[in-house]
Amino acid sequence: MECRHFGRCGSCRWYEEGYEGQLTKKAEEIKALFAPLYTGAFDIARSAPEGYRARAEFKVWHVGDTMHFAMNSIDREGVVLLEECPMVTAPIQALMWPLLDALNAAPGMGRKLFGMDFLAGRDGDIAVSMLYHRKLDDTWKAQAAELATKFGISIIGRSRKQKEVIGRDHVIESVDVAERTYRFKQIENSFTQPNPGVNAQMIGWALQQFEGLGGDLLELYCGAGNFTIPFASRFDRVLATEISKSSIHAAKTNMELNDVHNIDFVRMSAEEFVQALDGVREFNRMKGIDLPSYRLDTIFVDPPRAGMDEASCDFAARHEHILYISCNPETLKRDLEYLTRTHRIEAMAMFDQFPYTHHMEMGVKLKKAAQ
Ligand SMILES: C[S@@+](CC[C@H](N)C(=O)[O-])C[C@H]1O[C@@H](n2cnc3c(N)ncnc32)[C@H](O)[C@@H]1O
Repeated sequence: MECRHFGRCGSCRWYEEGYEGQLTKKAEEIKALFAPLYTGAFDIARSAPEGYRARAEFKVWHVGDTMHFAMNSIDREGVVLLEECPMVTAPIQALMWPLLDALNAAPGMGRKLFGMDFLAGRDGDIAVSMLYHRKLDDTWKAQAAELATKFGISIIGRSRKQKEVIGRDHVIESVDVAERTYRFKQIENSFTQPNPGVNAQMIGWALQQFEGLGGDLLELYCGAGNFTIPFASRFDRVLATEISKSSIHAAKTNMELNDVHNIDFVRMSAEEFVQALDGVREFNRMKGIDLPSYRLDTIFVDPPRAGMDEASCDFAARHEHILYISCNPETLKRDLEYLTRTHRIEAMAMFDQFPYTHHMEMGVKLKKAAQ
């Protein structure tokens, strides 16, 4: 794939390598980073080289009367106007340019429009968030409804203290894992894994790491149940916590959508959950959860880029088995330095969730070391 942005988009140095070249280069960097902690083999999950992103955020840039999709240039000096976007999935590619043409033709609809976010399910279900610096009035709602019908999409208009939903505020995504198709409600403006092909491989890899383990599972940072629901088939029960109210709400819906019944989802930060387990604080949100009846030898964590705080690492280290998925190798390394005081690394994986960038998603399986 060629990049036409002459170095300004930041992906060019990776594009020059080609898909396999950029992956090899990143994999070498990652191996060197973790060499002080782990010298075993890494499982590597490849991405599709194009059409891999099911969620994408664009700036909307106004040049005269015409709007363009744009992104920040790598040096943060100005923007790069886009003429193509091969990284987004086929349903987004098919939609984004005709939708931009329609917006350019709709009188006044682009006024103070500064961003557009696309979220797509595999089967073409799409929600488009349109971000404005102005109040959205009835004229906007009528125009947005017309576009939503024309393109068969949902449109969510966002402005300061205003959210207008034309259609639905979510899409339904299907994920094939271990010979089963799972369905997920994915909410606009909430966390979702951006690369569906790599996501399915991550879930599959994680399921393999659980082979031979029994009992119950504890999960921190569960989002809308992306991992939780496929994992539930491997454990007697799952206790899963997450800070975001809308994600927990979606997780409960997803449990029903997939006819899974052995999960307790609780809205709670990782830090609060540790306090609840240690009896430091009581939480109404834990009412009805019979904690002592859980047999929690295994913990699964998938924290945000900042990784885990020390108290959460300490807490994770109480468990015999730890499975850690991370979107930031730097904070993962920091946390592993801590966790390997008590645990040894049994397996590691790289998931190329963000091709042509320096980012890499990682997986680590740890087991308590014999004392
Ligand atoms: C990398 S995402 C993973 C979500 C989920 N595992 C998935 O695959 O979709 C991290 C999640 O942690 C949640 N989160 C962020 N800070 C948190 C905290 N302090 N305690 C609990 N959850 C948190 C975010 O809302 C987000 O859903």
